[in-house]
Amino acid sequence: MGVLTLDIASSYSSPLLLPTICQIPHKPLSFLSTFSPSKHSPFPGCQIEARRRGRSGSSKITCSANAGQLNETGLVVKEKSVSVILLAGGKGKRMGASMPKQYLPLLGQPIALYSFYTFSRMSAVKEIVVVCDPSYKDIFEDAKENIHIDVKFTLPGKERQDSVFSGLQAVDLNSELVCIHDSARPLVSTGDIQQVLKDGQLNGAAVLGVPVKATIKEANSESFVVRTLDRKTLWEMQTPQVIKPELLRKGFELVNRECLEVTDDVSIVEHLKHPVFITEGSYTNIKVTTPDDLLLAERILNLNSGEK
Ligand SMILES: Nc1ccn([C@@H]2O[C@H](COP(=O)(O)OP(=O)(O)OP(=O)(O)O)[C@@H](O)[C@H]2O)c(=O)n1
Ligand SMILES: C[C@](O)(CO)[C@H](O)COP(=O)(O)O
Repeated sequence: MGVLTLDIASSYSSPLLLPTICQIPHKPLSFLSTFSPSKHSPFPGCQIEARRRGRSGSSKITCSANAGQLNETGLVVKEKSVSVILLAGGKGKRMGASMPKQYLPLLGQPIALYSFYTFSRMSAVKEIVVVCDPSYKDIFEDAKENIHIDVKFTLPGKERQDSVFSGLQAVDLNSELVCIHDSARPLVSTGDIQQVLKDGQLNGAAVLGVPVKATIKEANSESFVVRTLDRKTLWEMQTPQVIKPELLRKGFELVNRECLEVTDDVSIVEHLKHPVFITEGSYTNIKVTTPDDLLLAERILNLNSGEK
């Protein structure tokens, strides 16, 4: 079974509406003939997904139908099948604050607790492995009282990839997916997480990303332009990055053996030459890195709360 792509000029934007879209009589339905129809569903054994691929909100919807074994509940990602590795072991040097940036208050709550709570409310999540310096464990211990999933702690490493490796050692051996997230990204939405989990389950590895808005040029060491890259092919990576545990373990064996340095997690999978799917995320999923990002995060949160 391959991947089918159908572009529909319409105003539909929600993935959940796709089955409805496909059943609209005047739309071409012939693409469905590759799937054996059943009286219950036009998509037996298939996971259907849709997302807007157009830049600047064009009306195109790309609908892909991937082969996928649905579990007994009809969901691709089972309940309590995901281990989250929440990275909170960095020093936040670029922020220049008196404590690591992920513990700075954002509208009164430590930055790291935003995504901690978001993941803790998701039925697919079994456990959160927090990678942090023991002196900040209390922040999560106190928050743990309000949630009902397992929380584990591991020690950070020197680089981000060492912290991921540390977290991986504590992951439940029965988990079907590992979902790695920067605690410095407090604004990730539940919807985007659900989508990247699904894509990770279907493809083995998936990462949230957004199309690059800027014109990017490659330069030499003397600051002269070497070339202008084709923006249409460029995506900025975010987290969560979702990987099947066996693939991540195999990737780490290679990366550690060959002393390879990576700045994100799916790069480890890329070294194995295994495909990585990019799930289109949101520009608001910023990484708080410098003081201006804190102001931006506050603004986005205030805007979101004003919308409700
Ligand atoms: N050794 C490290 C380095 C980073 N991180 C985490 O990885 C995420 C992304 O890293 P980054 O934004 O680069 O954080 P810092 O390394 O803390 O920032 P800086 O480079 O400014 O010191 C953050 O949530 C950070 O806490 C980590 O767990 N362990
Ligand atoms: C993983 C990451 O968040 C993707 O954007 C990013 O690479 C990690 O941050 P860093 O500042 O490069 O360590």
